[in-house]
Amino acid sequence: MPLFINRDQIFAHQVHLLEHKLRSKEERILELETENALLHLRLAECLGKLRHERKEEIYVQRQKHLQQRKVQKSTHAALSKLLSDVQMLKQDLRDVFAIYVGFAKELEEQSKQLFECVGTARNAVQDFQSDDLQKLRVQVTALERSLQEEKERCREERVRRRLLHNTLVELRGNIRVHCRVRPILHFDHIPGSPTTNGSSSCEAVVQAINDDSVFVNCTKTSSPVMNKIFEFERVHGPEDSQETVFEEVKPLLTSLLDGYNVCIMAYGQTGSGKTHTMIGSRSEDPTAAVQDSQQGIIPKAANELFKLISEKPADSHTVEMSVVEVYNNEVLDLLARDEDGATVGVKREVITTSTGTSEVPCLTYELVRSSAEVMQLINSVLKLRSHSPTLVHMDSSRSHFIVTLTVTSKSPDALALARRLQNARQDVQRVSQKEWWSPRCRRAASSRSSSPASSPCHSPCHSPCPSPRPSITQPPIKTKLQLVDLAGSECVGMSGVTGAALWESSCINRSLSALSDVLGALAERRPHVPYRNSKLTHLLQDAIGGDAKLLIMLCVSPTQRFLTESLQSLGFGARARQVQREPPHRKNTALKMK
Ligand SMILES: Nc1ncnc2c1ncn2[C@@H]1O[C@H](COP(=O)(O)OP(=O)(O)OP(=O)(O)O)[C@@H](O)[C@H]1O
Repeated sequence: MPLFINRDQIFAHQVHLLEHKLRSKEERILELETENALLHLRLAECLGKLRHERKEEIYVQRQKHLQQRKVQKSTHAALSKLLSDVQMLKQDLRDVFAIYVGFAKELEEQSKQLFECVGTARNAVQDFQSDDLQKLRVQVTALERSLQEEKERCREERVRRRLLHNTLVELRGNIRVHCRVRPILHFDHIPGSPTTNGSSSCEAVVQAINDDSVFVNCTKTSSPVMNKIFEFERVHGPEDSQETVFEEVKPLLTSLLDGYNVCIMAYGQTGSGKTHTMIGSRSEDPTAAVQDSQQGIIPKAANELFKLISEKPADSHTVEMSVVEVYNNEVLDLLARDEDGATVGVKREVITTSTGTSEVPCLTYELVRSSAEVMQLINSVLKLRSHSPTLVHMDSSRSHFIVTLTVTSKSPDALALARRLQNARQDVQRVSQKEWWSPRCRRAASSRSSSPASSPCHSPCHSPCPSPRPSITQPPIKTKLQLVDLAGSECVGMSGVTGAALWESSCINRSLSALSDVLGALAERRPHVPYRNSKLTHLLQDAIGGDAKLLIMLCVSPTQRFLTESLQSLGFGARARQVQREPPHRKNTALKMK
């Protein structure tokens, strides 16, 4: 190892050390500078953030301030408007009060004048000579009496005119059409119902203007039809009772016993009052019986029929009854009974016989002896009739209901015949005991015995003569009274029916348009009448196109809501009146001779 230290080396070493130190110092300076720069940066960030927060705070404060100013402004405006309104109201009140005061003054003035007039009139009456007053009273009474007489004459004239018209209708073989406009009822008022051109949907637009005309106000609808007047044989208004309606139908029952077939058929839209008119209306309780005053044509007709029969000789007439329903274009026998004796609807067919009339084979007939029995049977089968609620009518009948009363009268008159036979037997007995006829009687008897057509003895002798024994017994005469409560036509959109009820509605509407087609064909005297297009028309063929006296009772709802359907029904009635068939003829002309 060398003994001396190389100074250069030491210097170099020191330089090296110093350089090293310097480098580390420089590095440290660099580090510190970086740190410093970072700190500057952070400082700048913090300053920026602080500045931003301050700005936001200032902004929010300014917004608040602006809002407060806005609220202040609007409150001020509202306040000033309120003040001006109050001023205006005060002015209005002052005006109204002024008008009121003026009006009161005017009234006072007028009442003063009236008092003066009354006073003058009283003075004038007092001044009037009492005999003049008497004369005037006599004149007034005479005028009233003559007015009453005129009214009575007018009424009689109308009745005579109607009778003449009915005879003419009969001679021409026309179908009679009566129309009944029902009252507006609670279900016509629909809360919040739409109005048409300002008129409420429950406003009355169909009105009976006299006893043979219906007026329809069509001006408020969008339809092109204008006001219309329809004429029928008889028109009933909402005020007409069940009794009044029946009074006009009653003569047909006399015709029935005179040997004519009769059919009374109620036609109209759903809810128009067909069942009410034909059967009657129950009270709220569905199990309760129909009150007498509310009974319809069927019970009243049965009553009248048995009353008329009771005036005939005992046992001369028998009445059989059948009830059918045409439901979904099928004929159901409602009097058919099951093994337990309960009535069940059994399907039947309608056929056309070789004579061209329609018939229902195997139909059940029940012998009835009084109107009570008729109604008992009807009430028992009415439960079988299809009903369902719709938006228009809560208890809508879904089928056509036909009651037929077949009256068999022993012709010419069973009792008279029997009595004559009995007399004849007694006479023969008497003659065989002691022959004390007068010579004229003997001559008459011998001439009668020689002539085949025996005639009654008109000899003026007072001794009993043997009556002739009738050689030919005439067959009994059958006449039919058909009472039909048709199902109502309906607009499906209004009744809101779906599913099975929709199918029922479509069947009802189709059968009613088939009925309309049949009447159209008859009115136009077409060679082919499409009776077979529907079971309803096939079943009623004899009544519609045959020799029966047919009365159609049109039922109409009065309100604007049902205007389209009402016009359709009235049009149907007008078309029916144009039908001219063969005049109805009696089943036995001998009845006429009686
Ligand atoms: N003239 C009238 N007076 C009082 N109420 C009536 C009159 N006509 C009908 N009504 C009432 O109006 C409602 C509907 O009548 P109804 O059942 O006879 O109608 P409808 O024509 O047979 O209907 P649908 O064809 O739907 O069976 C019933 O509550 C009935 O009592």
